[in-house]
Amino acid sequence: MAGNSSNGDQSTAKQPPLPSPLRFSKFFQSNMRILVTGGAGFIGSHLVDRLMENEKNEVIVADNFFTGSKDNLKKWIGHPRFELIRHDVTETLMIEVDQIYHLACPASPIFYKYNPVKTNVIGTLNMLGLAKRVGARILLTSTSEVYGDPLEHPQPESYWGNVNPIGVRSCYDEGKRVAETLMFDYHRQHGIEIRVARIFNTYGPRMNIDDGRVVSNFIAQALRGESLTVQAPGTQTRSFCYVSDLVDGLIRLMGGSDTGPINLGNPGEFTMTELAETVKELINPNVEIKIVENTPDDPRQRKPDITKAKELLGWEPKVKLSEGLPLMEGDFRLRLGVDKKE
Ligand SMILES: NC(=O)c1ccc[n+]([C@@H]2O[C@H](COP(=O)([O-])OP(=O)(O)OC[C@H]3O[C@@H](n4cnc5c(N)ncnc54)[C@H](O)[C@@H]3O)[C@@H](O)[C@H]2O)c1
Ligand SMILES: O=C(O)[C@H]1O[C@H](OP(=O)(O)OP(=O)(O)OC[C@H]2O[C@@H](n3ccc(=O)[nH]c3=O)[C@H](O)[C@@H]2O)[C@H](O)[C@@H](O)[C@@H]1O
Repeated sequence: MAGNSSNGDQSTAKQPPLPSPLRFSKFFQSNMRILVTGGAGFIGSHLVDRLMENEKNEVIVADNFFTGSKDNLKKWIGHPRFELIRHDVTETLMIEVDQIYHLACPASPIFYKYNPVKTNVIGTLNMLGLAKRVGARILLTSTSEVYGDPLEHPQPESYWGNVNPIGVRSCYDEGKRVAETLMFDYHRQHGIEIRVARIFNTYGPRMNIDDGRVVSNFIAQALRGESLTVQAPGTQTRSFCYVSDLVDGLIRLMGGSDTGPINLGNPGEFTMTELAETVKELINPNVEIKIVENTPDDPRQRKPDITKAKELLGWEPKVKLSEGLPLMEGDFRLRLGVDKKE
């Protein structure tokens, strides 16, 4: 019998409820109202820029400014289609929206050790509650960290990961894994329209100068004339995606019909020593590269398999590391007040 679990079909027999009727009327009568949590941060503010380009969008940012800043949004403050709310997502939020891009979460290891379990679990639960109440579609920015220290390489979405549940990084990795679980449970039980992106290391202008992540660290160090701190052993790899490519992928995912999870990242893979050498050559050949102590559980390799993103979203990154680094260098020079010598 079709749909009977005895023939191996594991899907629930219950049909999910329809999204709120408000949603359908709003789509046709007025602008699309979009909430971006964490919109004052690095990726969030670039996403807001792109969403604001569409005159049919109204954008509301909810951010507690823990790692983000009003400065990143200053060109939109006062715009009639834009609103900024100081709000911590661990508290409920009662507003009427059609789409939710849920980014709020400190992303750099030096900041996420602060309170990410609560931010990811309670924050995602609150945003799912909001999505359920108003029938909004919700996108979670999950992370390649859900693969932990991966034993499969490159990582496809079907890989379940190799994560230490009690280590110093677990607060972030496991917090995001629970957030993904909540997304899929709300989808199955309540029919919420969900989208899950697994983002791989993204870089670009507006990263906090002292963010602590590797690309911003190396660029700031090279501009300040300091040694580039490669954490041991230096052979560990990452794949770096330029922020405009990533934002394009997020918007495609939200607009498409697939729930994900979908990997969004640039498959170009580099060791940290290679990255340091590239930054040194580009910005300041006089600086030294020094090996420093690493933190526990640092993944040894990471590279996205983006077959799904290519097939389902027609997406692949365009900006190579050699093109993206100079764009970030220009932004960091301006903010640090370091001119380029001719
Ligand atoms: N940049 C990357 O390489 C990367 C990779 C994988 C996943 N992600 C995810 O993308 C999202 C954005 O990352 P980012 O690099 O822009 O980081 P970011 O730190 O620049 O931005 C995070 C934003 O969330 C806000 N925030 C943090 N906790 C909050 C809370 N409790 N309530 C409301 N706002 C809160 C911060 O103030 C900040 O504006 C995060 O969810 C992160 O986990 C980023
Ligand atoms: O892309 C992801 O999914 C995740 O990547 C990051 O985690 P990580 O890859 O460890 O990011 P970095 O802190 O930038 O470190 C990358 C590598 O550079 C090394 N590193 C870092 C900083 C530094 O100064 N020197 C250095 O060699 C680290 O040891 C690590 O091997 C962050 O946890 C999240 O922003 C994000 O969710």
